[in-house]
Amino acid sequence: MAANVIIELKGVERHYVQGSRKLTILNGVDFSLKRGEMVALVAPSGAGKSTLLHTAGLLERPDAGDVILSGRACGRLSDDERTAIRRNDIGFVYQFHHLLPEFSALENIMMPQLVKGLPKAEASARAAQLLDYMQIGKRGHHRPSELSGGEQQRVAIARAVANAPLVLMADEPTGNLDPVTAGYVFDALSALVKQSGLAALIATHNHELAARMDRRVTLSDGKVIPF
Ligand SMILES: Nc1ncnc2c1ncn2[C@@H]1O[C@H](COP(=O)(O)OP(=O)(O)OP(=O)(O)O)[C@@H](O)[C@H]1O
Repeated sequence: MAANVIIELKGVERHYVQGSRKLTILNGVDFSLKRGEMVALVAPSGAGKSTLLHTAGLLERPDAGDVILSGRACGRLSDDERTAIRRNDIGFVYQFHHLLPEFSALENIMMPQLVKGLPKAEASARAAQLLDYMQIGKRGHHRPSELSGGEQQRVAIARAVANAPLVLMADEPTGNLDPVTAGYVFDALSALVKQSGLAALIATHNHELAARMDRRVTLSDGKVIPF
């Protein structure tokens, strides 16, 4: 594996069967992400962006090929092993924040750390630090419904990176925000990626934000190619 490559997809295929039809969504994807690299995935609706993010993020298994994370082939690992890798090494952010409504921002960010087995005090300190980093340190005790859309998305990003993953998969993370707020959330995300050395694959329809990332790729005939 080339130096600094964190995740690599090799010959990845993904097919869905719909009735008697076989839909080929990923058809031999070769793609990799390096440490600290932020890559925009720009493709039309239905091209397979979510399928790519879910397969790379070990939520779906490839039908052929493999996903190699930090040198470890993950395609044929057991479900339990894949879940453990997801919990520790992969963060997800979606268009809608999916925060737990009955918990505060701080508690939402503590949750994945507690699931991983970290002591409460440590989880709380890290959550507070991430909130500060996302510039919403004063909002820690607010519940999601008491936060603006941009603040909610910052909390969701902080939660996704709470366990210091190697890779972040983001599916339209600013898709639900107005352009100015989207820009601010992107700035915070971008600073976090650079500071932590994460590798991030970010599906977006926002060409302005895509232009600010390190690289842009698209899906064409089930393959990842430069955009
Ligand atoms: N579980 C499934 N079973 C059958 N078909 C599926 C399944 N999941 C996705 N598809 C199909 O695969 C194609 C790609 O879907 P995907 O959600 O990856 O696209 P996308 O590029 O993320 O689209 P969007 O931008 O609209 O979210 C679509 O035609 C979709 O209908």
